[in-house]
Amino acid sequence: MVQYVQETYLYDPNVLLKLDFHRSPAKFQPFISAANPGESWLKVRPLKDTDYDRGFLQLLSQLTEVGNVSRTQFLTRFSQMKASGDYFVTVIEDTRKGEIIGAASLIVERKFIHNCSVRGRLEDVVVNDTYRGKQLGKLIVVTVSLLAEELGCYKMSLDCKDKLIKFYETLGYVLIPGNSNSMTIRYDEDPAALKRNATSIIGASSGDACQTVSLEFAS
Ligand SMILES: CC(=O)SCCNC(=O)CCNC(=O)[C@H](O)C(C)(C)COP(=O)(O)OP(=O)(O)OC[C@H]1O[C@@H](n2cnc3c(N)ncnc32)[C@H](O)[C@@H]1OP(=O)(O)O
Repeated sequence: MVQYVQETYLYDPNVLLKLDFHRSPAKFQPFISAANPGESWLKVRPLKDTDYDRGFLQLLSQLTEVGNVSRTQFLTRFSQMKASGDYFVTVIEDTRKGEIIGAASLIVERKFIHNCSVRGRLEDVVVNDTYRGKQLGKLIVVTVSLLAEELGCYKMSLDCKDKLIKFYETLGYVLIPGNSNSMTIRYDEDPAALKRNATSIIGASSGDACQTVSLEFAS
């Protein structure tokens, strides 16, 4: 482990302590929250610049391909996200091991519509496979969802595979009739694949079909 003189949070960690988990429709048994995640060795906090050495990227590789990201690349991206002020990458650390075991990102998108309002997008949700089934997925998603509301977002949405719709529905997200299609065009594949993929994948019979679910906040 590299020794750091000072660690930097991506955003102010104090904002997580005031989130009211009773506002979420999620059922926690036993009740847990970002401030009190149920075990003294669990910590819910913003990403830190030192998390390169706590297995953050290895955790993300359980979600999708990460690639060979160097420390410099990680720190550059961290600085860009922090400077923008719109990225709220949030993690769960097992402090016994100094390891990141859960993560979710809230990205705040600035709009002209709705009186120059902001909306949230939930991305890159993952829990380490040896820690799944212990409410940590719910904990990290509810944390960033409440954070979106706290930051003034008028809604939050996400794209997910069909099999996860039920999971997100228990956390308050809904499929909006006639308006929940997820469409994609990829630029990282060969041209033939690009043509095939530039289409809605709703209705595909594969379990990889993707839909958009949204969480509306009362104004
Ligand atoms: C917007 C996005 O990023 S979508 C991508 C989501 N991430 C992934 O698919 C990565 C791989 N999967 C994971 O990391 C995890 O399985 C997660 C994050 C989906 C869930 O994490 P967990 O810690 O296991 O969730 P948690 O213990 O809080 O489970 C909550 C509930 O969802 C259910 N659930 C969890 N994972 C799944 C799943 N893959 N499919 C269906 N149901 C699920 C659980 O059974 C549980 O139900 P219960 O409350 O009735 O018992």
